[in-house]
Amino acid sequence: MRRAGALGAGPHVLEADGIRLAFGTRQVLADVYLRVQTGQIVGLLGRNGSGKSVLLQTVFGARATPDASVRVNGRRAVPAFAQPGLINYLPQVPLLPPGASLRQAARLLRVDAEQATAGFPELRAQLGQGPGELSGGTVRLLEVLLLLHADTAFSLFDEPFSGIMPVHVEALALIMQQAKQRKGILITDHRYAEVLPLCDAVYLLHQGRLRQLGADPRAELRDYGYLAT
Ligand SMILES: Nc1ncnc2c1ncn2[C@@H]1O[C@H](COP(=O)(O)OP(=O)(O)OP(=O)(O)O)[C@@H](O)[C@H]1O
Repeated sequence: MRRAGALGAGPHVLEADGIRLAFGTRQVLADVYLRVQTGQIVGLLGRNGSGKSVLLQTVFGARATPDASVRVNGRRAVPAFAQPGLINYLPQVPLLPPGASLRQAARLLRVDAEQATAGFPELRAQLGQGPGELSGGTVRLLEVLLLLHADTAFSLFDEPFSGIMPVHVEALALIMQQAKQRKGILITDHRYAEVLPLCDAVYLLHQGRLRQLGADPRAELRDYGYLAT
């Protein structure tokens, strides 16, 4: 295993344990256990409102819950974002600061923008521009590339493929496969057809609990009302 962020040589294991979250009387997460290891891409699927985003926010540490235990290699890491080189997170909403150029945003994340955009000549040509001047899909593509190239052991992606055209989704899937040599990746995205073949393990979040999908994930996704046919 190659170097995985400031944590040094892996493998490393990120575990979130006993995560419970309620809004009023609605229990959104009920005792969730999740495990991601460097060298793995783990998928998280679930119906709208099932709690995928709040789970990622909780693992990252952006949403505090009293019961949440997040561990790295068995040692408590709460909030995870405070540990150097441990984790980065792409929220469902735009990440990049509106006032900075893409190149400046890359510098903030300590990523070489030229290196991160190798293979995407159109994107490279736009690095001097800011997010407000570019299309939504272009900005999303750069956000995903920057977090994949950043030197952290784990990356959490909330709808990374949103708005990105198919040819670039395919390219990103390949780059994710390469990045998992040095990272653990957790991805939630409704583009299940792209997500399923990419993942080493896939979980379905249903009624507050995580279930790992087995050999016939599409059948299970139909059973739980995520897929129609
Ligand atoms: N601040 C909040 N106050 C009250 N309820 C909230 C709050 N944030 C989230 N929720 C509720 O928690 C539930 C889970 O939301 P979340 O955004 O995690 O869903 P999701 O699985 O990511 O959905 P989607 O697939 O639509 O993105 C939803 O029912 C949502 O309305």
